[in-house]
Amino acid sequence: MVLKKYNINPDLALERQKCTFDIEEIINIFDGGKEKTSQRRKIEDVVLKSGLCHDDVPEECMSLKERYENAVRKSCFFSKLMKTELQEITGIEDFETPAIRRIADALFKDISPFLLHLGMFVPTIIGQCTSEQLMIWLPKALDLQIIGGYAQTELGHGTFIRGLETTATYDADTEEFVLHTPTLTAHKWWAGGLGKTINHCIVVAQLYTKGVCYGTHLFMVQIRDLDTHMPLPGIKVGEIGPRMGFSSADNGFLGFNNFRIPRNNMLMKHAQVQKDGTYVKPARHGKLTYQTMVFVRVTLVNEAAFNLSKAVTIAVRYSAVRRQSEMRPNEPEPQILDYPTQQHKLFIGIATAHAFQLTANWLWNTFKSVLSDMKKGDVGTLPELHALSSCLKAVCTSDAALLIEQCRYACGGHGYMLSSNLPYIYSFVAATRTYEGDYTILLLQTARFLVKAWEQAEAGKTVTPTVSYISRSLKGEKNSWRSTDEGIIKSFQAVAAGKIALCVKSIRDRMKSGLDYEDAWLLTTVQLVDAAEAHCRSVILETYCNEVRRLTKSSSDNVKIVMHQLVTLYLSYWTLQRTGDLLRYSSISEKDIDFMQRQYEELLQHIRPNAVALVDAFDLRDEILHSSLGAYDGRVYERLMEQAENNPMNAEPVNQSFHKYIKPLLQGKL
Ligand SMILES: CC(C)(COP(=O)(O)OP(=O)(O)OC[C@H]1O[C@@H](n2cnc3c(N)ncnc32)[C@H](O)[C@@H]1OP(=O)(O)O)[C@@H](O)C(=O)NCCC(=O)NCCSC(=O)CCCCCCCCCCCCCCC(=O)O
Ligand SMILES: Cc1cc2nc3c(=O)[nH]c(=O)nc-3n(C[C@H](O)[C@H](O)[C@H](O)COP(=O)(O)OP(=O)(O)OC[C@H]3O[C@@H](n4cnc5c(N)ncnc54)[C@H](O)[C@@H]3O)c2cc1C
Repeated sequence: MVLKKYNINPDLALERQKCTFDIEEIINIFDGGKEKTSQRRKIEDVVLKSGLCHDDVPEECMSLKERYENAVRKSCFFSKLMKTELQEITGIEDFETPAIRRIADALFKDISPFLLHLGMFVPTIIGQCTSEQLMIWLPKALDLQIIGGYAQTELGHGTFIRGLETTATYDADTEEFVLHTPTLTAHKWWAGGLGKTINHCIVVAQLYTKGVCYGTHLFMVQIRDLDTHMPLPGIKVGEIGPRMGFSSADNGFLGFNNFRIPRNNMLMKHAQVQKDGTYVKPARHGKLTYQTMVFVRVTLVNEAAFNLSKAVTIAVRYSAVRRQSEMRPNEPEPQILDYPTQQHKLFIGIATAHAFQLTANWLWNTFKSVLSDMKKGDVGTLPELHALSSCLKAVCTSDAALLIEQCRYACGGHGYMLSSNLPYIYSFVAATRTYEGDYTILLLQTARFLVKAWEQAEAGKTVTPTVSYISRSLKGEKNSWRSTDEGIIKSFQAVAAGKIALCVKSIRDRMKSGLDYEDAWLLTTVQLVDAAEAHCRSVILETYCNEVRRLTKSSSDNVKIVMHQLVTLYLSYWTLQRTGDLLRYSSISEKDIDFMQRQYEELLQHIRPNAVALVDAFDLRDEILHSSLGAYDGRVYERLMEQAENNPMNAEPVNQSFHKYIKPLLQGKL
């Protein structure tokens, strides 16, 4: 749709006059510097001027098939733009994925069918191929001569990778692997782009050679003819059917009937099958084939932050424009943003988007540093990265989904309109809580690491920095509550340590009473999930505080003030959310809780004048927001009427169903 130009809504104009800080300074902080902001804006300009974002009919009014076809059209032209004009026009050679990722949302309200190509196919090639394999597939993939996806999950198994049933049996006579789907539940299920779009995919299958099963490995498989796009003989492939979101992502199913691929199509960076069928196991770590999942979990923290920032921008701008009810008799109706309960719903969304974005950047740097250790042959830092990326993916996607839904509540009935974009944002983020490792499963992975860290610390060994609080707790360090940033973080660490201690005790007690370790663990899993979540909270709180302190060192005083107000709001909010835990594991008193409650309510008042400016500082263009409620000009009612008028249902004054059914019914002739 072409966005109509309106004058700024007067309420929103007044809000912007109240701003106490330089918005551009905050934008630069989140982009990673002035230079990066300017690069991102150049990329956005190119894409927005390309005309690619235009739809004749709103996406939500198209049929599923039309939506998919439209998304393929846009994905193709967008890919071409990325390969050619973007590089030429902007002069940027090294594309920063976040900037490309952001602008991709201007093209799709829903999801690109190519998402998995850059999201998982290319990263798997980079992380799992030998250098010879890399030279064959990477240039083709980057040049889009082949388009790929990632088919791991099956109809019967997603979480339990070791339970996957697809087999890849090596035939030394022909030097080929035979891929086979032995049962109904062995069909690959869910892979994005698989249904109709991609011609290649990474397939995860149980490797058999010389009659022995060596567990799951990755294979490069061509599934469609490059010219006709017909499925190759021995391949059964299709779309899995309508879902809550991801409507244009053609998630697919895939089955193999003794389908043969060359030996060299096993991705052999870590494990190999030699020509004679001899298996060479990975030299360093058994889970290196899971690396792409770790990469995606890391990027999903960024996705959580980005999508939350979109939702809260929409809801805050809407709340500044919307007037409802009365605070006192005979006074004009206030902006709903003036209600403290509305501020309570929304300001935590702004603070959380900051917290997650800075945590995502920190996690990305941690990921890069672990990759560089691994290149040197050191896999010692991988378990901590796995534990961190697991819990952060789980908690950030889950919190973001809840807060996005809260943004929809904050917009009342209009938030329920697809044109608000809030339902789309929610359905995308809701899926991120499940895919790439379900919430509970990933927290249990972190819990494994925490219990091990506890045992190591108990044995007097040094533990990694993110769990060093365990050693302090074991030394008997008592928590004394202080309502400072550092004091609150220490208390959250005391909560995490207390919960881990209880888990360890429960497991040991259960074993003393005769259970084996597996059963003792299983019966403790409710507590283990809780302990991992508490650990994750302490990591986010600490990272957010540290990063704001570091990044605002040379900022103006007013930016320091407002960024720190949000940090304090975040700390106070979580203190009040977790009073039960803090009363149990820290020395917080009722008086301290009263103080935190008052501080929280005062902060809502302090942040109020800057609320619109703070969401403006996410620098999200209208074309990326796609929202009748959240546009920069605040012309909510005009846009709602516009989208109603553009609704194809209104193209004819009388719908044909009147003549077919209603009229006969009215006349008693049906
Ligand atoms: C971890 C599991 C739950 C269990 O696995 P196992 O049973 O094999 O392991 P164990 O429990 O026995 O553990 C053994 C041991 O290994 C450790 N471990 C486990 N995993 C890892 C790991 N990843 N790394 C390191 N170590 C690991 C574990 O801790 C144990 O250690 P100890 O013995 O020491 O305790 C596992 O089965 C699992 O992970 N399950 C989850 C399955 C999953 O995640 N599936 C994902 C399928 S793919 C998918 O869902 C894709 C979704 C869509 C993705 C979209 C991408 C979006 C990206 C956006 C940005 C892209 C930009 C694109 C731009 C544009 O175009 O727009
Ligand atoms: C939109 C979308 C896109 C996707 N894209 C892809 C893709 O491109 N490629 C791909 O391979 N996959 C993809 N997936 C699949 C996704 O990765 C899986 O759905 C996900 O990993 C969860 O696995 P599952 O569906 O088997 O859930 P299940 O494991 O069956 O989970 C169901 C419930 O059981 C619980 N549960 C399971 N095991 C345990 C346990 N051991 N302990 C305690 N509780 C347990 C879970 O917590 C959950 O509540 C996609 C999924 C979605 C929704």
